[in-house]
Amino acid sequence: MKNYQRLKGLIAASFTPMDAEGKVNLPVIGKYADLMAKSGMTGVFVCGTTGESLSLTVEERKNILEQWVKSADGRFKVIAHVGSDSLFESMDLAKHAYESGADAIAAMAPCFFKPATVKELIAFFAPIAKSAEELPFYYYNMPSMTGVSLPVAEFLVEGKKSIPNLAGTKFTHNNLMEMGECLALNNGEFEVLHGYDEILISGLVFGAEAGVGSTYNYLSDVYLGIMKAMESGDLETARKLQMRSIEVVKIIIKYGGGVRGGKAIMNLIGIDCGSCRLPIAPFSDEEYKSLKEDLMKINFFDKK
Ligand SMILES: CC(=O)N[C@@H]([C@@H](O)[C@H](O)[C@H](O)CO)[C@@H](O)CC(=O)C(=O)O
Repeated sequence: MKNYQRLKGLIAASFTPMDAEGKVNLPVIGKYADLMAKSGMTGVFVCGTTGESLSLTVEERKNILEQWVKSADGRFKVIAHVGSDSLFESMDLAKHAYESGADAIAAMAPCFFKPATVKELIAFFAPIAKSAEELPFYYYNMPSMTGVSLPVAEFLVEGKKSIPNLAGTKFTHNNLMEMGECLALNNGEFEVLHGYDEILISGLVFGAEAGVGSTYNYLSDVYLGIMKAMESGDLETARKLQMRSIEVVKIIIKYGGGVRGGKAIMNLIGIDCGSCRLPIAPFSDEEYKSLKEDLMKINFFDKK
C-alpha cells in the first residue's frame, strides 16, 4: 500500500441517483459532489447499502464509481464498496476501483452462501483485497443486512496475516463492546469506521476517528457539530446534537429506513436522486407530502 492515510472525519454513504425509468442518473453526481465538498465531508462511500449496491449491475457500479472519482476531483476521498456474492465480480470491481483512482475499497460479507467461520471469511476476502493491493481494504461488518455475525476483532488479527492491505472495518453494528475491542487492538492498529449514525457519539467515545453514514448526506451540520463538540470535550452539546440526529432518524424509519426515507429527503433538498430500485417501493406523492410535513414539524428545513 502506497501513500496510505487513515480515514478521518465524516464520510457520506452516497445514494445512487436514478431517473424516472429507474436507470442510474450519472449527471446528478456532479451537483451531489459539490454539496458533499461544501458540507465538509472528508469522503464518500460509494455503492454501499445506501447506494443500493447489490441491486445494481457491475457495469452500473463501475460507471457510478468513475463518475464519483471525477466529480470529487480530489476534494474528498472516494471509497468504493466492491462487495458482492460473487467472488469474481468483487475481484473485478476491486481491480476497477484501483484503476479508476478510488482511495480505498471495502466489502461486505457474501450473504446468500454465508461464510460460517472467520477462516472462510478471510479466504473469501483475500483475493478481493489482492485485486487492489495498493489500496487499503476495509471489512464492511453489517450483520443486520448480511446475516453474517462473525467476531470482527478476530477477523482483523487473523485476516492481517493473509491480507496485508487490511486497514480496518466499517462497523455498522451497535455492539459497542466489540467495536471498542477492535479499536484497542495492537494500540489502535486498525481503523474502525463508525457506521451507526444515531450513536456516533458513542463510537467517538471509544476512539473512532471516522464515521460512514447515510444521514450525513443531509444533516452534515449536526454531525460536524458532534465531532467538534466531542473533540473539545463538550458532552452536553454533543448529546444535544445526537438527539437531533435521532429525531431525523426516527422520521426516516417511519418511511422505510435510511435508504428509502433518506433518498426521498435528498429529493426534497434538491439533489434529484429519484426512487430506489425495486423491490424498494417508490414514494407516492402523499408520502412526499407527509414526509415534508414531518420534517417541517422538527424545523428540518430552517437555516441552521
Ligand atoms: C443499515 C444502514 O443502512 N446503515 C447506514 C446508516 O447510515 C443508517 O442509515 C443510519 O444509522 C440510520 O439508521 C450506514 O451504515 C450504511 C452505509 O454506510 C452504507 O450505505 O454502506
